[in-house]
Amino acid sequence: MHALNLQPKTITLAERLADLAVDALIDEADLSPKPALVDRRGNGAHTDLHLGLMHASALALWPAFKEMAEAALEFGEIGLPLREAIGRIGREGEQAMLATTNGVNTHRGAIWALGLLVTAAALDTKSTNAGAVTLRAARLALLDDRYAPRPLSHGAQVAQRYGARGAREEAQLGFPSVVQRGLPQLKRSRAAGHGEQNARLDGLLAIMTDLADTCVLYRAGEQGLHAMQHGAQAVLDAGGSASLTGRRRLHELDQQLIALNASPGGAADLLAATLLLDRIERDGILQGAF
Ligand SMILES: CC(C)(COP(=O)(O)OP(=O)(O)OC[C@H]1O[C@@H](n2cnc3c(N)ncnc32)[C@H](O[C@H]2O[C@H](COP(=O)(O)OP(=O)(O)OP(=O)(O)O)[C@@H](O)[C@H]2O)[C@@H]1O)[C@@H](O)C(=O)NCCC(=O)NCCS
Ligand SMILES: Nc1ncnc2[nH]cnc12
Repeated sequence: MHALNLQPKTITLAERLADLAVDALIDEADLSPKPALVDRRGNGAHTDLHLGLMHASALALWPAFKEMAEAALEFGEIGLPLREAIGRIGREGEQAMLATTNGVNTHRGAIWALGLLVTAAALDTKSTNAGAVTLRAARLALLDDRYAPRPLSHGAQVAQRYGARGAREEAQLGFPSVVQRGLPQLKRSRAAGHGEQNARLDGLLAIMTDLADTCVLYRAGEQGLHAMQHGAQAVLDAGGSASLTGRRRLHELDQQLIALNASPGGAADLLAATLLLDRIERDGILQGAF
């Protein structure tokens, strides 16, 4: 009898996608310096969040992402049965998150966005470019889950007050903030040789220039949203995170958003979605092994 099993463990498609999703969440949390968000430097505009909690929350979501990908493989097509299955798994994922964080909302928006994307990717691994995956995710998001509770969430409250499009609409439209802003900027900054961390920061800023982030609206109203969008554009106009002037503008944006208590949590989730799609497009195991 051998003490060690030296057989290589084969990883399933669902496990691989869950790994990629959790990696994207951890990379988003670690990326620094992000304006007013939790990162390696500190807690940004938050009193109840810190980096360790973001990591623990990300890891607690692995089973939910895996189960969503498995549901996609089981149902095999976009339809109400799959939509309602991932809705149930998403709600269970939220409970796992809240149990891990002692009730703090770390990743509600991320469960929604990355959950839809993982499901959409698993539905067709031969068609994994960002446009195709987000289109399938949008078709899923447009289906009405009959079992979804409709609480008066922060997003719902600011939708009423400002008519803002929130996380639901972002997904139903095929993640325009990711496909038209975050991902192209990430690739442009990489191609310009700005370095991976700066390219990711630039991707986040590109998302922030146009997003109706319901976290910012809820905490800091239209003044906060205006500060976020214009401040992010100012960094990019100054040459982005890799340039000295861009870094100064980024520091000013951080200070300004913290003073306004305006945390762009929605933009952070969409950066994680950007990083996930980028990985799905390039992942050798995903392309080759299934
Ligand atoms: C469809 C849902 C997304 C629910 O949407 P709704 O808008 O009604 O709900 P919210 O509770 O407000 O959550 C939306 C979260 O999405 C992020 N977000 C914000 N704006 C956007 C945007 N324009 N586009 C995309 N994503 C966006 C954001 O998440 C991050 O912020 C969280 C913290 O925010 P907040 O709730 O304001 O803060 P709290 O800590 O509660 O309070 P304070 O800090 O102010 O004290 C953080 O978690 C980030 O993740 C929004 O919070 C969907 O959730 C849903 O229907 N779920 C049901 C289950 C389901 O069907 N799942 C599907 C499985 S795929
Ligand atoms: N890094 C971060 N800081 C604060 N809220 C977030 N929501 C998702 N990621 C976040």
